[in-house]
Amino acid sequence: MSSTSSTQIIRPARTLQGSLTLPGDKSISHRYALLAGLAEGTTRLSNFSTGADPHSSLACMEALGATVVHKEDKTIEITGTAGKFKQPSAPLDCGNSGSTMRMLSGLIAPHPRTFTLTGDHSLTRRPMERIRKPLSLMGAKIDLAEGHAPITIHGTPLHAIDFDTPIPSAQVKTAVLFAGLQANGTTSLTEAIRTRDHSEQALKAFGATLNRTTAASGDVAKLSIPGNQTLKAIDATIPGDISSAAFFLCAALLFPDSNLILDGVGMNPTRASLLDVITSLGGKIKVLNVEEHHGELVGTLQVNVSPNGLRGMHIEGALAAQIIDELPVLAAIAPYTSDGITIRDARELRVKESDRIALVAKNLRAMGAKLTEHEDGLVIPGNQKLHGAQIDSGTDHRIAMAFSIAALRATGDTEIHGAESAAISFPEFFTHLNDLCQR
Ligand SMILES: O=C(O)C1=C[C@@H](OP(=O)(O)O)[C@@H](O)[C@H](O)C1
Ligand SMILES: C=C(OP(=O)(O)O)C(=O)O
Repeated sequence: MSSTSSTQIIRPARTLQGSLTLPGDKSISHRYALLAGLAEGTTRLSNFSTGADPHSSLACMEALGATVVHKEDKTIEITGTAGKFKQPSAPLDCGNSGSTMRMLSGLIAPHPRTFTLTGDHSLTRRPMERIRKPLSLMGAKIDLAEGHAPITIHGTPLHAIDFDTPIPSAQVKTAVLFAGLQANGTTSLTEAIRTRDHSEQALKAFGATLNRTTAASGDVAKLSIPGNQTLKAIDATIPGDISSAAFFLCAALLFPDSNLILDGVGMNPTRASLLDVITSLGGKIKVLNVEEHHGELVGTLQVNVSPNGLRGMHIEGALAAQIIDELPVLAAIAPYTSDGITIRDARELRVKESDRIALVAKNLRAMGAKLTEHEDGLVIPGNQKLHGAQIDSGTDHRIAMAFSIAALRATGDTEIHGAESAAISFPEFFTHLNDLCQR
């Protein structure tokens, strides 16, 4: 993140009313940017994410020889390299984006060049062995600095593997699929917990062949991708980001008379478990105008809350993995529920842009909440009153936004330090918050 730190003061709100169109989904924007850069022809993308992270992916593709044009109507045109990345003249800067670094590694590993991938203070502390391992099994030559970036990739032809993903990570799955797409032979991959399938949908949209079969014995699915495939450019509109929508959905839950309409929200079933969670907590969601674009469902959400207020719940197992990015905001509103929220099996939160378990615990305590911290989650009792406090976001976008939502029902003002980090995924966040909150 940038070194200029800014503070936002959040005043308590009375209710939340209005409608919003979300900027494009960050996960889908990354994938379209990367695959467009590899493809033949010019890809035209509308509603590309405004977050800094997918722009890191775009900048890396430019450094690899793709042409990126930002049109006046806000569409982005990417003319791909038709499968031939050039030798970049400087290290590929992935900024704050784990998605860029991990998925790009798989995409470039089969190209006969030497690449260095680096990033900011946060990204260079995050675990990268998880992609080095499967890519090395495919024959890739990858050096890490004690498990972290900078990553050096000595590109070389790859061969197919049959890989069981040990951690539920869509980024690791994607690194393997993007490498498999260009390897010799058919690569297969199984994931015990099904993670977001945007890469599978995007690969098919760009013309790749990919199969998913479910074993008769259970729900463990196997993905197979034949190698030596080429991609063709697409025209696409990117659905609104449900992980950004999550902040406003949770804000709407805090006020009995709130009414919020979110247009064009991505509702891919492997990504939208948050909607079930919100319903379990006592939110009422109407889904309208559902359409499908390039395998991605998009719809309008109308949200308000049951007159009985918010219940609590347990989030664990596969569900924790599927809503990993939404857990900080759910934790931040947990004290306002009647029975509290328990989050377990979410150890991955410790290796995101910050240690999100530790920072959620620290900031909830600063606001006066009681809770128990576990290695893999948090137990946050309900029926608690919070007060305004100084919030340490750790320059982690999701922590900054999560505590801006908790602040809406606290007594007194809350100061969010490192608020500029919201721009990593959602630069318009504070403007929308101000417009929708009634005080
Ligand atoms: O594939 C993706 O777009 C992402 C996958 C998740 O990370 P992991 O793959 O590390 O679980 C998520 O936390 C991240 O924000 C985006
Ligand atoms: C973890 C996140 O992103 P990434 O891993 O791409 O940095 C996130 O957006 O919450």
